This record gives sequence, C-alpha cells and structure tokens, in this order.
Amino acid sequence: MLNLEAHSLNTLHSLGLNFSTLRPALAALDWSDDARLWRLTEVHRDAFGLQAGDASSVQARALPALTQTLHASGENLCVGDWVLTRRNSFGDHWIHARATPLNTLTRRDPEGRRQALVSNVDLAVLVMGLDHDFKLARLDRYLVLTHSAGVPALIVLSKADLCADASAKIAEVREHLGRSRGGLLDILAVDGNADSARTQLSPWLGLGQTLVLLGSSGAGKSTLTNTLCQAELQLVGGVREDDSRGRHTTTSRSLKRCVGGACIIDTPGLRSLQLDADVATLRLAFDDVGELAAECKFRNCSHQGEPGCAVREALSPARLKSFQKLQREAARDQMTHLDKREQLAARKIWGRIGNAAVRAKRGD
Ligand SMILES: Nc1nc2c(ncn2[C@@H]2O[C@H](COP(=O)(O)OP(=O)(O)OP(=O)(O)O)[C@@H](O)[C@H]2O)c(=O)[nH]1
Ligand SMILES: [Zn+2]
Repeated sequence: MLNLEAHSLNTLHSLGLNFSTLRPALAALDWSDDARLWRLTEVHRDAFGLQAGDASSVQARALPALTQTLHASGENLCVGDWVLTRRNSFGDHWIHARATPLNTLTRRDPEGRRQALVSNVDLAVLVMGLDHDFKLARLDRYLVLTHSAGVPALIVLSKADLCADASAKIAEVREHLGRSRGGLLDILAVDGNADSARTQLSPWLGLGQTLVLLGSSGAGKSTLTNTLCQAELQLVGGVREDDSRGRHTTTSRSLKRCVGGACIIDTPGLRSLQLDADVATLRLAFDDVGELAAECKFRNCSHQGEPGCAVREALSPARLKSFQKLQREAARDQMTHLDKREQLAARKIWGRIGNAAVRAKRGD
C-alpha cells in the first residue's frame, strides 16, 4: 500500500518528486513491511547512495531479484530513480523495488549494452565549453539523446569569460540547428564561476525540478554545479592546456540540491556517447531534416546528391553530416548478429581483393 504519510510530500517535492505524474508508478510498488521511499542520488560500484525527503541519507544495496528483473528488460538502477527499501535484521538497507521512471536518458556502453544514465529529469543542460570543447556535432548527438527520452534541453556554453565573442558562438549554434526544435528551450553563454550563471539559469531552478548536466570532461559541469549550489560541493578538475580536455574529476553521477530549490545531477564527462536510438527515433529527433525532406524532388531522396534535394539546399552541411553519421550508427546497431557477420565477411573479401590488386600492381 502507498504509505506517504511517513514521507511528508513537501519534503519529497524538494527532492524532485512530481507526485501527480509518478503516483501510478508508486502505487504499483510493494509498500508492505514499512518500506521506505528514497531518491537514488549516487551510484557506486556495489552500493547506492539514497536520500529521503527529510534530508537523511543512507547507503543501500539492491536485492539481486530486482537487479535481475531490471537486467532482463535491458534496464538498470540509476541516479534519479525513486526506490523502496527495507532493512534486514542487521539494520542494512536493501532496495527491493523501483518506480518505473517517467523518463530515462540511456546510452549504449562500449559492448553495445543499454545503460541508463539518469532518470526522472525535467531538464537536460548540455554543457559545452567555448574553448576547444566547442563541437557542433556533439550537440547534435546529445540532442538526440534528450529528444529520444522526451526530456527538454538547454544548451549552456560555458567559459564565456574566455571567449572574445560569446554572442557570435550562440548565433553559430542557432544557425547550425536551423529550424530544428527538438525540445530545445534556449541557448545561453555563461561564466560558470560567476554568480551571473545562477541568475541566467534561474528560470529553470525552481523547487521540484530535476536538472541533469551533460557534456564532455572539462566542459565545466562541476564548476557550474558548484555555482548553482553556491558551495564547493564538487571537486573541480583542471583542463589539460594543450587540448582543453578535462581530467575526469567527476567519477560518478550524483544529485545535489541547488539554492533555487531544484535538484542537479552532475554527471562524469562521457568519453563517448553511443546513442540508444533507432533510425525512426533519429528521424524524429532531426525534425528539421524530416520537414525539409518533404520538399525534396524525390520521395525516397537520400540527400546524398540527388537533384532537387531540399535538405542539402537548406540544412547546414555540418548538421547534415551529423545526421548521416548518426543514421549509419543507428542502422549498424539495428543490424542483427547475422547481418553484422555478413558485413564483416564482405569487408574481408573486399580487403583481400584490394590487397591482391596492390600486390599485382607491385608485381609481387
Ligand atoms: N574561465 C573559466 N573556467 C572554467 C569555467 N567552467 C569551468 N572552468 C574550468 O575548467 C576546468 C574543468 O571544469 P570542471 O567543472 O571540473 O569540468 P567538468 O565538466 O565537471 O569535468 P568532469 O568532472 O571531468 O566531467 C576547471 O579548471 C574549471 O575551473 C568557466 O566558465 N570559465
Ligand atoms: Zn533530399
């Protein structure tokens, strides 16, 4: 039975609980034997950090039965989840249930397995530095991630204090994204160390909101988190001067409460973001391509050079390149094991033919 008297709604709201939308998922859980509701705020190797509405926090482990059930459906516990625990006779907390999340940002790990990064978020803040970190193709990729999860996104260009003309950079991003909407709310340029960053982001920092900061290592996520929380909560790492790459200071996702009342999940910089989006999802995320494609001369236009291609005409070449790259990735991920073996075999044959041709030319 849903036992929320024990957890004052107000305090749970301060942890980001949206009770009206999450109620069905919570009601479906096993609340027997004094189960307690927590928000999962940290993921460690074999334990989870949990916070309750009254600001108490504990370390807990997940019951193998829960982990296995989630695993079977390609899911895993992640920061942002709402979970129930019970204590055993030693007083240890064990997670036995998880409320089905309202949304989950998911990627594929290097082995191709689905990996939930964060769940139940209201806004994804895509942080990109106005130094060597600035890459439009990365934004395209992150926007597919957020769009396919149904999470609105805000682009925050950090290190504006190091950039001679931050407004021009905002304009560059706007031009690149063209008429794409894709759940993008705004584009800001901030100095992550300055109080003004807090003011700029204040419309999104209200009580009950959960924000997740995403971006590469050294982009300035922890710096911004500290400013938004007005405290030195996160270790801030240096950037290697030669390439502005960060040092991966943040090693796990964790949830902080910021001054305006919102909760902020800072994530470690992702070295690679392999999307978990199929070709159809990708088309939805690139709504600008879909819209323009309707105006192409040929209905099955591949936008690779056909005459009368509205996509090539109106879309920025860099955005089209992103779309085509991500489309190839999605198609490859969608291939069956057998398809992949066949493709590999074909590549080997072409490789051998190529080598033979080279040898013949050299007269070996
Ligand atoms: N001048 C300036 N420096 C910044 C700004 N934001 C971050 N930095 C610096 O950039 C470096 C990396 O910042 P972090 O906040 O640790 O980057 P991160 O994205 O959290 O990196 P990971 O934890 O590795 O994912 C630090 O030396 C910061 O001081 C900014 O807006 N202006
Ligand atoms: Zn076309």
